[in-house]
Amino acid sequence: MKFGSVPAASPSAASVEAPPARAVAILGSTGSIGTQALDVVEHCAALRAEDGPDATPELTVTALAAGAGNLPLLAAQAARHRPGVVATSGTADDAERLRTLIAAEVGAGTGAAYAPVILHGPEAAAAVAAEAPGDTVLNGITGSIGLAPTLAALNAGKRLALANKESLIAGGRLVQEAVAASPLEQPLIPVDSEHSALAQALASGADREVSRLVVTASGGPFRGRGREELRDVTPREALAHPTWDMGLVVTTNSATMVNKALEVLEAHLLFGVDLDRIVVAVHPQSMVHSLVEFVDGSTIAQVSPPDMRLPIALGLTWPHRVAGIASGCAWDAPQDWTFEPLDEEAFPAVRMLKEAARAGGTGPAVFNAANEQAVAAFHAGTIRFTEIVETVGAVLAEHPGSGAHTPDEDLSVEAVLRAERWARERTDELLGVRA
Ligand SMILES: NC(=O)C1=CN([C@@H]2O[C@H](COP(=O)(O)OP(=O)(O)OC[C@H]3O[C@@H](n4cnc5c(N)ncnc54)[C@H](OP(=O)(O)O)[C@@H]3O)[C@@H](O)[C@H]2O)C=CC1
Ligand SMILES: CC(=O)[C@@H](O)[C@H](O)COP(=O)(O)O
Ligand SMILES: [Mn+2]
Repeated sequence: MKFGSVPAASPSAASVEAPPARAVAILGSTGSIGTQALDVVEHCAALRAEDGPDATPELTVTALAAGAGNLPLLAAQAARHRPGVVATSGTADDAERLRTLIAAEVGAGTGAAYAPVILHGPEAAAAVAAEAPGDTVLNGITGSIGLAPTLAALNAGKRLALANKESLIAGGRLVQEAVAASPLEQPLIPVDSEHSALAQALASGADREVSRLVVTASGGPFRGRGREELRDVTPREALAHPTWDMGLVVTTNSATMVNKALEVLEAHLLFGVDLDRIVVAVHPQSMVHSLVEFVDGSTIAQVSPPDMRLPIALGLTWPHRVAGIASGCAWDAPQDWTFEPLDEEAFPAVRMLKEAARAGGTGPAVFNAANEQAVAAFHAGTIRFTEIVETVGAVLAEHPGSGAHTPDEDLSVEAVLRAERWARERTDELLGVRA
């Protein structure tokens, strides 16, 4: 879909057409999203082998990229999927180690010889996004470090399945412009569960018929607690997400509600609906992944048990659905689904980012960068849980007068990177004073 419009083709309309063949670069392949994306690839291959090629998309992995945190897993993935390019954001030594690990994996198996091109360094993921063979890039990197790969994929005219919401938040208008300039009709497919849900529900009506977007939130592990009761929670408690098994940063962000703040802005940037027509509903069961309310009072929801393989598969094969990629709801068993408003007193992040986004420019990038630093400090044990969002607020408040602020009309990649650098340094300074 282009931004600000409903998806050009709905999943149901596409099911009668031949399934697509997509050649995919997976960025962040060793993480929660990346490993589940490889599950989707293997599921499609198995279905095609069993049932023939007529109903299931063909997914080929052309490149894998990750950090340097789990080179043995990256090597095992490479040996199994045999992409032509494998990349690590690490050093030349990491690349050498990766080469050795891949050779050992291949030697241990019985397959044919395999020696991929190996890239390394901070720019490697963006190089993969732009230059690796293939038509589709899944960005499953964590953090706004994913901005360069997001822009690189779109600027190269590739289809971008976007899990890395931070790149959209930080890049804002820059990502929208790259989408608008793409030769593809639907260059960006959201993978985030709520936005995949919204994209599916939006297919039920025209833009002008949309009244509100309702973004659901699990409420995280601390739902129902007041501000005072959040002060002494531990990293371990913050990582005990009630419904989703995800990476450390997004899980922590769910506990602070920063994730929901990012997702409200993500919905605004993706679908062109005003921020004041996007509301959050706390839904602890994570069965309803988001809803679209139309002008006639009808509300369309997307519902499925919490399983990211569904939105990842749709992101890779949109608008085609992959049979059996996830289970449906158990309609024969009794179940209770509840909805409640967000407690903005205890969890002010959504309000804070809406305000920063209304002011525009580099505000959202600063919000996200300060949060990334504060989340790291929380897990390092140097700050309290409540100080994460308090510090983001303090940094945001200083941003307009900092010299690092750029208004929306002058936004550039350099301006975003400058504002992020300032926000990270300022957050560290504030936290250093408190440590
Ligand atoms: N997990 C989920 O269910 C959901 C996640 N998302 C979003 O998806 C994104 C990924 O989340 P998640 O999978 O949970 O995160 P993880 O922490 O599990 O994985 C992050 C991945 O990014 C890689 N990585 C880190 N830095 C770089 C870099 N500079 N270049 C290339 N790769 C890098 C890591 O490599 P390594 O560790 O090997 O160094 C790892 O493969 C986030 O933006 C998150 O908000 C959205 C909805 C749901
Ligand atoms: C699975 C997914 O999309 C996550 O972003 C999820 O939304 C996190 O759950 P919360 O609703 O608790 O933030
Ligand atoms: Mn989400």
